[in-house]
Amino acid sequence: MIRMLLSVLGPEHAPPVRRTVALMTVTGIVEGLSYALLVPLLRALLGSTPGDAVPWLIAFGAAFSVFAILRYRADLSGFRAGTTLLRGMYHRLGDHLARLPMGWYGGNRVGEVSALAGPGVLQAMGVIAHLLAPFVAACVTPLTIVFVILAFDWRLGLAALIAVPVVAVIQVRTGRSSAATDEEAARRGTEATGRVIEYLQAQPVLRAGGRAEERFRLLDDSLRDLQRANRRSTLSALPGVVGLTFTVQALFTVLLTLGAFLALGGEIGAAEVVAILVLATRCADPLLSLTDIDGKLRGARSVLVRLDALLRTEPLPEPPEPVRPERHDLEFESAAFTRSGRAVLDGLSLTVHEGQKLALVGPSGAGKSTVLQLLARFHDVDSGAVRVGGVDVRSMSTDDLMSRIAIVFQDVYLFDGTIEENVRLGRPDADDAEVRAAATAARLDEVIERLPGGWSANVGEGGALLSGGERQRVSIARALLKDAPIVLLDEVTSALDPVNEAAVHEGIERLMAGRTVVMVAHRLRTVERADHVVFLDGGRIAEEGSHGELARLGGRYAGFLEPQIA
Ligand SMILES: Nc1ncnc2c1ncn2[C@@H]1O[C@H](COP(=O)(O)OP(=O)(O)OP(=O)(O)O)[C@@H](O)[C@H]1O
Repeated sequence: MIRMLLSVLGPEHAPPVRRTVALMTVTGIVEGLSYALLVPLLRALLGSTPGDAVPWLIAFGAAFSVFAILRYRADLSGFRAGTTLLRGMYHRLGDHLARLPMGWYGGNRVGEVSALAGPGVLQAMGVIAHLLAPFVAACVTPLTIVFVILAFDWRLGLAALIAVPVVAVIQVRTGRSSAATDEEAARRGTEATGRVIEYLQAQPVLRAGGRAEERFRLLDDSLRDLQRANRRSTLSALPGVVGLTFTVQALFTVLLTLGAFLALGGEIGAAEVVAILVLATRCADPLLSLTDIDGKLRGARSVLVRLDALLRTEPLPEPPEPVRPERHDLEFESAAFTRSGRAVLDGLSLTVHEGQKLALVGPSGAGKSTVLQLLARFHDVDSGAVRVGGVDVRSMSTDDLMSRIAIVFQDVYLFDGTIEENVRLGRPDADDAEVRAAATAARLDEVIERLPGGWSANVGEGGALLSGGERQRVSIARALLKDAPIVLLDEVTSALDPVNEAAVHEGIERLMAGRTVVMVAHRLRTVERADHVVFLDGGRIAEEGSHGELARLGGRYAGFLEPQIA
């Protein structure tokens, strides 16, 4: 468990964890040894001169004080190590998620990462802060007590020692038999989180379509599955709980019977038997708590396994010696890219000269957005190459590549903050004048004037307080501020009102000026602005040329845009 924790966190966290475990082990031993003093103490108390018990009482008090101080320090150390690890884990996870290819984000990732990064990390890191001390105490203290009993009487000690492998076997077997059900419970937990997020995010769509109840049923089913999985997980641990309780009871009975037998034979005194039985009861509590701690440890372990798998997901490889291109022409050479076993791009070759505008046109699913994603290296091609200024994007550092590209997506995400903060994301070190100039060029100034609070107006989560067109203007202002030589545009297809549409087009016009542009185009007005048009279908170029040439050709492109041309 500790090894897994350290493999997830990185070896630099090993020293404080080892120190904490060592301190907890010493604390457990001291606790066991302090109980050892009960034997002479009880022997004196129950003997003919109870006054002899005073020095033992003092020694017991002193030993227990040392234990209390050590316990305090061990708990503090565990808590400190836990909070440090928590911070380290968040940093590691954050850094790793930022390096994962954009292509990784999809499917059920939001639910999976939310469950892992929120309660999952807290649960896994709580091992050091809250579970390690009771776990070490539950193992070390009874073991020390067994050796103490062994030192007082080898026969009673031997009887107690037999319980050690029995407890170990029960623990290991329970762990093994619960592994599959724990895993299932964790998987169901992730699914349920995903369903909750989906249900909340999709409320407007569900209500508009009158499907809220139907999707709630899916969420309800998922929560019921989770409940069943948790029940199975609890039931699979039940034989371990019963086995451990039975072992502890049996140990006590054996010690009592054997002690009575030895005392009747006059081999040990009645006081010693009572003292050893008291020691045995001191073993019972920590041993019985093992089942509860074990359940929690297993839960944390399953989170650690999933964190480990996430952290092992390979980011796209960075070149050891990155190359910086001198130009900004773009090229696809026989690029092939597969998704879910299906060819999305099939040997695509095309060139965009520096300062030129390429429009990608084609039916839905043709691979247009994928071309933009491969240029920004959200994924790597399976074969062939994608080049910027003659340099393969895989030979450029991600930071360098991203600094040369400004992207305006169809779906604009704004962070919950002011308009100014959202525009500044384009270039965080820009001065106020530059931010305002970019906003004016994107015709965002009109929006800002209208909003109460102006520049400082809050846009709400995801930009919910702005209209679609206004969000687009913020995104164009961001791209203008970035002032990157390459612009990738995924054209807005949703209907904008005439004022917003004119403003967005004006902003885009300014953004494209003098830059190398690749745009996914759906509208005649946009393709007319392009120097070159590529009509994609099924990941291949079906036709290419200027808008005029393709329109005259009367082929697929002309047919596709015909309603608009008409
Ligand atoms: N995350 C994904 N996993 C698997 N397949 C995907 C994924 N995203 C897209 N695809 C598939 O890749 C193909 C190309 O998608 P792409 O988004 O590039 O098409 P497009 O031409 O931009 O379509 P549209 O105009 O509708 O946006 C589609 O068939 C799509 O189903």
